[in-house]
Amino acid sequence: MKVGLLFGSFNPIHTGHLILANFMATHTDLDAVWLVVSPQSPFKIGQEMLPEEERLALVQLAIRGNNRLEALDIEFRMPKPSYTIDTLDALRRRYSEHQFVLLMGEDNLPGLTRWKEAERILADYAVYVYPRPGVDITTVETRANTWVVDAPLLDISATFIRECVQKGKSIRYLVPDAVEARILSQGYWRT
Ligand SMILES: Nc1ncnc2c1ncn2[C@@H]1O[C@H](COP(=O)(O)OP(=O)(O)OP(=O)(O)O)[C@@H](O)[C@H]1O
Ligand SMILES: O=C(O)c1ccc[n+]([C@@H]2O[C@H](COP(=O)([O-])O)[C@@H](O)[C@H]2O)c1
Repeated sequence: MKVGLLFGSFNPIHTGHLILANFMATHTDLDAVWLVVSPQSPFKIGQEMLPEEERLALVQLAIRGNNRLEALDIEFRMPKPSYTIDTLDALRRRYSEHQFVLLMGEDNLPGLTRWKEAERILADYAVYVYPRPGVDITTVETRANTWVVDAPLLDISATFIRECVQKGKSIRYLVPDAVEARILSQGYWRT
């Protein structure tokens, strides 16, 4: 299988992630997309987050019934912060029968040089880059193993979802119904 990997904090997962993941899993040569929940992004240290188990539960609710998408908790049992190259290597060792592709927003490419072993990520793994609003595609360096996929996107973020909930504003359709129901019933970001 050729598997796309979408790494994220997913605090919480939203329709933007889901549109992208499902498009990649169904409109490209990928057979599946795995959503890897990162307990601790190296770039979000000190930021308050829902417990990783709860972020994973929300991802599982969101993708229920979609057999091309899967939620992964592999980073829960790895050292923190969660370095993507270490997870890529662990996945490759564990699933040697699969071919892995990293999915990445264009907005993340300039910052990639600050990632652990960025050069090796690009040398050892294919990357499918999708455009993000406000980023000029011509400024993005395209490399041998990097492919731009013109996926339809929704311009929302987890930050926006949390802000809406904090202000008592609706998040209907911005997250799946089951995710909305759980966020509201648990009272997340309300106080
Ligand atoms: N609307 C979106 N469409 C496509 N990709 C997205 C969207 N929002 C986030 N992503 C990408 O999904 C991955 C995981 O995102 P992450 O969990 O950090 O969510 P986020 O919405 O960017 O969170 P936050 O607002 O809390 O920073 C990142 O690579 C991010 O660039
Ligand atoms: O490997 C790294 O050095 C690295 C640096 C920054 C971010 N990442 C990963 O990228 C994903 C999205 O991170 P963020 O900060 O945009 O939520 C998440 O899975 C992080 O672990 C990874």
